Amino acid sequence: MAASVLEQGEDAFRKLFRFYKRRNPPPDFSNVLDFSKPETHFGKVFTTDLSTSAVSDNAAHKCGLHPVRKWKAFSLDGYPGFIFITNPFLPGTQRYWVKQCLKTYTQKPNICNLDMHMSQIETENLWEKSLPGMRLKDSVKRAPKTLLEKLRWVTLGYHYNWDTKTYSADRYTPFPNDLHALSEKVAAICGFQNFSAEAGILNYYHFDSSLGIHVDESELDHSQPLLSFSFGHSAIFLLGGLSREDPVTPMFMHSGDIIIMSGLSRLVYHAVPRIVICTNSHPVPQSLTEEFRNENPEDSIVQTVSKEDWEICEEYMQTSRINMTVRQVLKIGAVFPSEASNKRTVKGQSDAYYDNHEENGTSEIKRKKDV
Ligand SMILES: O=C(O)CCC(=O)C(=O)O
Ligand SMILES: [Fe+2]
Repeated sequence: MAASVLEQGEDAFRKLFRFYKRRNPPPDFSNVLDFSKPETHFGKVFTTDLSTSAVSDNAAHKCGLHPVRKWKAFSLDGYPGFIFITNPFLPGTQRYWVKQCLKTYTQKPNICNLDMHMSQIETENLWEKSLPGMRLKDSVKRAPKTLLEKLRWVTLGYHYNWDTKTYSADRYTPFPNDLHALSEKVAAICGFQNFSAEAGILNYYHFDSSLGIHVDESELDHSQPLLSFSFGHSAIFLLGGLSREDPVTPMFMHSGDIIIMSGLSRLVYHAVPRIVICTNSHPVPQSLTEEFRNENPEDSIVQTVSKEDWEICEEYMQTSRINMTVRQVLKIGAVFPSEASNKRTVKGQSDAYYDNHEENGTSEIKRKKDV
């Protein structure tokens, strides 16, 4: 009995995933929640209070964020601990995080999907190696794919081991200070004063990319939230429940939006079945067309992106979305358990394992055991 209920439930999530992934005919998006139009979701979406005093205007500004009192944050009926913040970034500052994801965080010792089948010499400096090819893109549309375009994920801090589904002390490199600072501020504003960013997974999506149904449960401290930052083209994000048969809520994530999964929503199933092309007159989302004027660069974490660097990022972002998820792995002051006890039993479909494969000539990211 239980198994058949589960199967039906699994089918429902999988069906919805396939529905939103479908190309022909394209799906109807009218049931997709849009937090930028919260008034259209009366009874489902509620504004939620943030800790306005947790971060000063000055500290927010240094991280490229609006003063907290100007932020718009929402909760969702049926998902305690889930918070959706619509783009709190100051004009132009999203560009900085995009550039970091493409130019800085791709550098060694960080690990990326290309390291799974290429040597370290081949994958180091992948930004520099991709520059000539990226510069050709405007004139030669069929130019061979650069390493940057083949990038699917990068791990930071405690580097997630996709095979064992664990983090460990021996796979650690210092977490980037700038993203640590941003995450600490966002978590504090959401009521998590002690959050410390220890691991990051950056996902790079193109128009044909998707991310399978999964739960992020490998972190050892589930009392801390999971933060998710989105840049570039929009995504359909599917939010399920603690079990696969729970109802699923589809929502848009636009450039600059932040999701916080905490409390009872920390371990819910979720997926990204589709990237949605922006249909405005710009080749990249409006918020990436804005420039950042940094009046006080010495005192700021977020820096202006040079024109030269942005040209490459802009070319890349015309067809892409980047998502950064930030996690605390260990309880404050705790250490990893011994290896034997660290072997986790993983719930069905919760494995976070990427499979980088070619389909119809286009490279796509998927988690293994995807739909
Ligand atoms: O791209 C997203 O919005 C979700 C990413 C995610 O769920 C993950 O990295 O675990
Ligand atoms: Fe996830």
